[in-house]
Amino acid sequence: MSTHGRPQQEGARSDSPRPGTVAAAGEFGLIRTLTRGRTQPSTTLLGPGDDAAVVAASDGRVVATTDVLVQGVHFRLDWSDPEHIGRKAVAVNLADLAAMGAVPTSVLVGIACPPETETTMLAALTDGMWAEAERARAGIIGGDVVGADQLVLSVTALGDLGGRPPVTRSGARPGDVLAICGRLGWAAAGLAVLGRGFRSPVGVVNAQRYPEPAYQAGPAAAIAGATSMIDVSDGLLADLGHLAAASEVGLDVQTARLTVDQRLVDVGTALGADPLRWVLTGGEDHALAATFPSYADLPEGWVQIGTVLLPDTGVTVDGMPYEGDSGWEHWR
Ligand SMILES: Nc1ncnc2c1ncn2[C@@H]1O[C@H](COP(=O)(O)OP(=O)(O)OP(=O)(O)O)[C@@H](O)[C@H]1O
Ligand SMILES: Cc1ncc(C[n+]2csc(CCOP(=O)(O)O)c2C)c(N)n1
Ligand SMILES: [Mg+2]
Ligand SMILES: [Mg+2]
Ligand SMILES: [Mg+2]
Repeated sequence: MSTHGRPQQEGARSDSPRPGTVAAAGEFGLIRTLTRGRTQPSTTLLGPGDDAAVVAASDGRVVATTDVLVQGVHFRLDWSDPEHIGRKAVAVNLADLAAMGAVPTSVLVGIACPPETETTMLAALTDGMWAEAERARAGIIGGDVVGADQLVLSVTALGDLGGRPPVTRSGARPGDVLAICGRLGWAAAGLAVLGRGFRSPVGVVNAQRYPEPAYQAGPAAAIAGATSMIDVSDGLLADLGHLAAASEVGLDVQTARLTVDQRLVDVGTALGADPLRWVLTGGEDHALAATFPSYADLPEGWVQIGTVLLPDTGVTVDGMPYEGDSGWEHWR
């Protein structure tokens, strides 16, 4: 029987990290260290731990989220046009709003860059940011520009819940249906192609350059009664792991329900890679994953990929634990 095993992540360190460093803590251990033991003001309706926070103002609520993108880590200037990078930086944030069931309203953009950076490059990048924001009927309302050794983009997005409660990571219940909306594995396939020096097939390469999240699918899922939701940034299994932990449930993914597009199969064959591994553990497509009560009708574009199980079984694939990395983790 297959264990869906995967080799060690490319570039992964074989030596163990020095104790006390972020590499030793791990990305999520670090976040725990930085967030625990803090008392939030009463205006914080939902604090750290989800795709976005919810804050109260005396005349309403705002959903807020932020993500940082670093040259060489999240994008390369020789792999992407500036417009692509701008689109990606905004899209990854708007996907977090959608994963709460919110509609984007506004974007704030921090840009750090070296002195030799071409102004025209940043103008083109900003065109991409505006194009992506406008796709979601949002605008760029402010930001900051500072000097740095490499290009760093810090984007904050604000959204509107339309009077509904946020859809958190913690509401999945045993018996719910696990579903996704959007593509999986495409950006990872594109990363493999670009990493080997190729620029085609353009479908997967463009998927790595910028995601095209179905923003309206988040609010639609909320209206349809979604019990929990997350966007897939690090990898399906990794992000479902956050949802399972927050909800204290098991999640079983049935691979027969997953689409492995023929284009991914072809790229996998050409590169000697397993396309199912891209689908299960590749990040950056920003599909939405959500759970729905079994009696709910799934909104348009959503497809069942598994089921929610009784507590504490973690994430399984066809009923078995997954061997190998479940997705991207910084410093691993
Ligand atoms: N330095 C920090 N201080 C407070 N909260 C943080 C910090 N870094 C991350 N968080 C919070 O930790 C949670 C998990 O962050 P994470 O970045 O994994 O989520 P995400 O943005 O949905 O995923 P991704 O960054 O992969 O797109 C979020 O609620 C985030 O706001
Ligand atoms: C040059 C280059 N090298 C590697 C990758 C792959 N990558 C980087 S960050 C990430 C997960 C999401 O990031 P975050 O968790 O910060 O949102 C992935 C899959 C890339 N896109 N570009
Ligand atoms: Mg997210
Ligand atoms: Mg983040
Ligand atoms: Mg991440």
